[in-house]
Amino acid sequence: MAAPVLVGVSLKMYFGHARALRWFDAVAERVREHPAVASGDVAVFVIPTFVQLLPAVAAFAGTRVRVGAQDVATADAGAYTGEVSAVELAEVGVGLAEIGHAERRRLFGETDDVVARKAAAALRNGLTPVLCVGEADRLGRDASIAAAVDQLRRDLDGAPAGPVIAAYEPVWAIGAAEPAPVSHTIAVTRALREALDAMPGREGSAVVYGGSAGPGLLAALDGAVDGLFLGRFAHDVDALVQVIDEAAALAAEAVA
Ligand SMILES: O=C[C@H](O)COP(=O)(O)O
Repeated sequence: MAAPVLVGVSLKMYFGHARALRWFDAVAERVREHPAVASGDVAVFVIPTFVQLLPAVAAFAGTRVRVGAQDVATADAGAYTGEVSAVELAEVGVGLAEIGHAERRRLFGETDDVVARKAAAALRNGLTPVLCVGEADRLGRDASIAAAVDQLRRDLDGAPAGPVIAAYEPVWAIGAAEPAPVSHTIAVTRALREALDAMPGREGSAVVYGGSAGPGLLAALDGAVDGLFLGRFAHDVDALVQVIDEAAALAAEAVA
């Protein structure tokens, strides 16, 4: 079977608790009946706040939707007030840990060294890192490739073997009106894919795009990425289902 087309959503801190629960139920109902999700051709993951994780795991039980955390501690246990370990996340059924998002790097001072230690913590505990990389400013194609690939290498330095989901998120395209231009995304994600392919122990990894992604983009990228990582444009469940339908069409093309 071909690798699934990935459709991930981070809810960041947009929703309160009640709204998040309603969104989980609405999404669970739609994906439960979706043949491409049920067959595994499209792999959906949802990354809510920490407080929303347990209800999310419960809401998506019986579906193939995986739940991820928006961050993870570098350590597995101990005196780390405010942190949540990969050990505990795995214990409660969380499957992925988002690491190194631009907002955490910018607002909370996360360095590549911290990101690498978080990636290591996720991998040694069986969580798939959703590792966010991308250039901070609008750069030319070659400079963007160099920035994203160097960041990927630094962020996986010393991390145990295991597949990762590299999310190419050019910082200038996050929270914007439009995603990065398709040709730019194709060039940088191709370079990230080549870099991952050259790393020992990273078989099964994927490269997705995030940054104002929404309906229409996956079709425009036409198989150049392994999927999308959505933010605001997945708040509307119909829009999310539209993206899942596009992912299903791509998955069907890939096997045809
Ligand atoms: O985690 C998701 C990305 O940062 C994209 O967010 P956005 O689509 O709202 O720009």
